[in-house]
Amino acid sequence: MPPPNWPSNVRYITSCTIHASVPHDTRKFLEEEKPVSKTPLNTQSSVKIRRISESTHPACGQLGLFAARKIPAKTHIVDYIGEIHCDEREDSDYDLSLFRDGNGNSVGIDASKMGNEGRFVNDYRGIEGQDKPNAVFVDDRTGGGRLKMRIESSRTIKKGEEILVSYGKAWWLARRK
Ligand SMILES: C[S@@+](CC[C@H](N)C(=O)[O-])C[C@H]1O[C@@H](n2cnc3c(N)ncnc32)[C@H](O)[C@@H]1O
Repeated sequence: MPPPNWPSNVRYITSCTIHASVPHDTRKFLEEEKPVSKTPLNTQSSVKIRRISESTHPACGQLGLFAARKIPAKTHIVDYIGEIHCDEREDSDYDLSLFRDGNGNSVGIDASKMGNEGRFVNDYRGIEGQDKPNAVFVDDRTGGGRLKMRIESSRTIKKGEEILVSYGKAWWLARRK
């Protein structure tokens, strides 16, 4: 069941799907290797998706991800789930790079059409009172590659606080063009 405030035009999924653009060998690799991720907090009770109504917030009117309870530092909050793909997704604002496979294909996770709560995490830039993120994207590696992305707290996050990461300078530069 999708969580409250989930948009009706996006499919809610709880594990990644693999798009047809992923070559056979890479798909096999993805399916065989098991990530070594720590167990996340119970997503349903640790985060909430909420519409941002504060007029000073640069993403006012959009959705954001908020702590539904106090989250200790260095805690796995939620996985970033979406469609694993190898095709170009230049127009997606929900696409994270995962790894480069042995044939030089760039493998990404795109949560524009399907995903979980992780897709609503905003960037800290321009938000009043925030001079740095309170969470980070962490990739779970196995011996052979980077297969999963999770969001982890970088400090204690208070109940009700927005969970904010850094998308990186390159992400913003690419969108200013
Ligand atoms: C991964 S989505 C985050 C969730 C999004 N707010 C939503 O409602 O679906 C990325 C988009 O959120 C918005 N966003 C996130 N952080 C922002 C920030 N600091 N300033 C302005 N827009 C931001 C931008 O529109 C960006 O393209």
